[in-house]
Amino acid sequence: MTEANLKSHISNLKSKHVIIVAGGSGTRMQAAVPKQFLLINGLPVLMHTMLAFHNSGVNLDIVLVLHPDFHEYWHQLCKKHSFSIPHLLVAGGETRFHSVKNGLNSIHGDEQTLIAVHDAVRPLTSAFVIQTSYNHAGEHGNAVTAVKSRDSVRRGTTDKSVSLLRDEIYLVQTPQTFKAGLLRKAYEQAFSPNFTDDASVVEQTGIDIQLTEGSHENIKITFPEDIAIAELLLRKKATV
Ligand SMILES: Nc1ccn([C@@H]2O[C@H](COP(=O)(O)OP(=O)(O)OP(=O)(O)O)[C@@H](O)[C@H]2O)c(=O)n1
Ligand SMILES: C[C@](O)(CO)[C@H](O)COP(=O)(O)O
Repeated sequence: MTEANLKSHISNLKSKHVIIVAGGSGTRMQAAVPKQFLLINGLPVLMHTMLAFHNSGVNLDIVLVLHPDFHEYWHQLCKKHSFSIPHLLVAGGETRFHSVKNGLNSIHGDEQTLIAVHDAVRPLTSAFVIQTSYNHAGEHGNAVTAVKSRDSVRRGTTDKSVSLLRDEIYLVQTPQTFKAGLLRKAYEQAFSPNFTDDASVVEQTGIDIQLTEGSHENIKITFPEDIAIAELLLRKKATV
């Protein structure tokens, strides 16, 4: 066994979980139901996301975080779509931070357990991105999926701005995967509005964030046009 294979084998021995956060209300989408329930190619966004993890080749347990008002609706959707991927359903919180925290409290593994956090509204995440995230977190303690900016970037205001070195700009996605010990410690902190993702919570405890390769196709469904884009990308994926 090569050193790389051995490392990967060891990280395979750790128990693995994913917290899929679906507790948001989708205000920017302005749809009749939260965007995680909108259909892409006939199936709710959230089901595509859960299928991506279930079929990723990683043996993992799924925790689904949903606002309590939508638990019954979710059960009905599962029946309607004959959706039977095993998962634990947990109540969502006031913000993404609180939803992740609720999901985290439902996982009882030891400190080495690997926990990925993933947006329910990123249904196009590839098996490669998911596997890379768990493997890297197993070796280095954390792995935050990101892509390099394709556009030039400036910082400032419309009147005064400076160009930034594009090669040093990363756009952050999910999954973001951590050893349970350090994720739990991070989520003991008081909430701050600056916590826009899990990396920003964990880095406050002094941990260096590790970036791993994401994909420009791993989009987050946020605005109405994203549904049409996701449909196209999913069709493309199905034909590859
Ligand atoms: N209280 C919250 C808020 C957000 N999320 C989840 O965090 C992810 C990323 O959030 P975002 O795209 O901002 O979703 P919403 O908060 O639903 O959208 P908006 O900001 O437009 O209202 C989504 O999967 C969302 O469901 C969550 O679990 N609990
Ligand atoms: C977690 C995230 O998807 C990483 O890009 C992002 O920070 C969520 O941001 P939002 O403002 O809640 O959409």
